[in-house]
Amino acid sequence: MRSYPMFADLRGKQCVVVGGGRVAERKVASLLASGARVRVISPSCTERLRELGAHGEIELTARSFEPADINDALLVLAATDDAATNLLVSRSAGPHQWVNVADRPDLCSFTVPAVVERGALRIAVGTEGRCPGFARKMREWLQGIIGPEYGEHLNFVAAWRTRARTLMLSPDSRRELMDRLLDDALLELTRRGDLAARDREAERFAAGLLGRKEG
Ligand SMILES: C[C@@]1(CC(=O)O)C2=NC(=C\c3[nH]c(c(CCC(=O)O)c3CC(=O)O)Cc3[nH]c(c(CC(=O)O)c3CCC(=O)O)/C=C3\N/C(=C\2)[C@@H](CCC(=O)O)[C@]3(C)CC(=O)O)/[C@H]1CCC(=O)O
Ligand SMILES: NC(=O)c1ccc[n+]([C@@H]2O[C@H](COP(=O)([O-])OP(=O)(O)OC[C@H]3O[C@@H](n4cnc5c(N)ncnc54)[C@H](O)[C@@H]3O)[C@@H](O)[C@H]2O)c1
Repeated sequence: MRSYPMFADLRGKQCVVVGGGRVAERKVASLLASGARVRVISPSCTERLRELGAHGEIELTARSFEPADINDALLVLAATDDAATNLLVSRSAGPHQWVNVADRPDLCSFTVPAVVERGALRIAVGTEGRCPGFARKMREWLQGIIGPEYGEHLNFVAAWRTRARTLMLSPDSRRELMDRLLDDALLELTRRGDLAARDREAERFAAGLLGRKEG
């Protein structure tokens, strides 16, 4: 197996999490953050999941799993502490549903990576289920070296990317501009919070490219 890495748009998509413990809570939190519709099936659940249910942020069904619970689901996540239930959940899923089983990587058609988020920047780490603790270790290491400036700098470069299109720069000039904006020197200005100097430098460089186009 060689997994296919992808970032999915789950807004409005029905997801079902079976189980209401610590692992289920973690998965529910990331599904909600992605805008998914979440149903939780579990006879008992954590305080946090109860709160989410009470506020209508998730649909909470307080009983044991039944196969019909996942009929309308795109993603199905089994996170109970009962191996037989987790197996039943995975067997109940059809060929067009994506399944994650917290204690059986071999039954997963998708696994959940460890993630570092800096604004819109996402760094996801997976080990194809071989060692989740290793994924966590990598996440912690990345968190130490990828500071908040990366999210900020992404916003800055992305805004310039849009603007470069309206400036009618040639593809070569656009690439040059991107290389310059992505250079460590500008990232360092973002990190230091010297946004005025950074923006001036970007304007100056873009003006140079435009001048070259005209001349
Ligand atoms: C990334 C992360 C996302 C998340 O779950 O949110 C995640 N596990 C995390 C942490 C973690 N999980 C476990 C430990 C304890 C140490 C250890 O056992 O190593 C730790 C470390 C900790 O908690 O610090 C135990 C564990 N996990 C799985 C098994 C079953 C097995 O391996 O057989 C067992 C044994 C259970 C038992 O005791 O029986 C299986 C899976 N866990 C996965 C993802 C998928 C594979 C991802 C990959 O490696 O590619 C997969 C296949 C299914 C799934 O998607 O859930 C999250 C990182 C959160 C973070 O960022 O810190
Ligand atoms: N993938 C991961 O990241 C990871 C990490 C640690 C542990 N695990 C494994 O995940 C599983 C869950 O761990 P946890 O710490 O959240 O356990 P937990 O004991 O905190 O929670 C288990 C939950 O499963 C529910 N449950 C039990 N039988 C059920 C049924 N028939 N239908 C619906 N819900 C049912 C219980 O009500 C409870 O809410 C365990 O098998 C554990 O080994 C996975």
